[in-house]
Amino acid sequence: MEVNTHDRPLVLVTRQESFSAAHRLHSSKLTKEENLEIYGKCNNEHFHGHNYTVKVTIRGPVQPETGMVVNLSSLKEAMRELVVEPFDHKNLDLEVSEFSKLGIPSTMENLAVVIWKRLFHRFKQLLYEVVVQETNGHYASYRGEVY
Ligand SMILES: Nc1nc2c(c(=O)[nH]1)N=C([C@H](O)[C@H](O)COP(=O)(O)OP(=O)(O)OP(=O)(O)O)CN2
Ligand SMILES: [Zn+2]
Repeated sequence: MEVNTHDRPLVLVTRQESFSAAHRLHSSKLTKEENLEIYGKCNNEHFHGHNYTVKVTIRGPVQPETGMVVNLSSLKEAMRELVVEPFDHKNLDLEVSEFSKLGIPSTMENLAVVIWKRLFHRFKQLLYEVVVQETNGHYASYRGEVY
């Protein structure tokens, strides 16, 4: 059990933002046939789009002076600056450098990791979880863990 040295409650606070973007599921490590086999309609070379929702959770002690873990306005500003503005109405594979330069597939998993790394520079160990929703039924959650 985590020992809280200052006896301050550790609380999780979450901000949700949305953006619309185009992408294509395609891996440069696979053949044309393998891409089609694995990704199906999502491999269409003419791209397709999603209305993404992103939930970012910060975990930390409630500050006695403010009653806040962090001011969620700062999380809102960071998400809009680092995620919504660079991703909204863009083609993730062509216009977001983590995908265009590294050639990694723009899956929900990779998108959650990309968003985590962008926000980690700002929130460091307070960053707890990034959840990316791509469709009604598809979610990916990332908490900074590596296997
Ligand atoms: N592990 C993953 N699997 C899939 C991903 C992904 O990012 N990671 N992405 C896709 C598609 O891009 C997208 O999610 C559409 O998938 P699809 O099965 O077509 O889902 P629907 O559009 O039908 O939406 P639901 O209402 O959620 O069924 C696929 N797999
Ligand atoms: Zn898709």
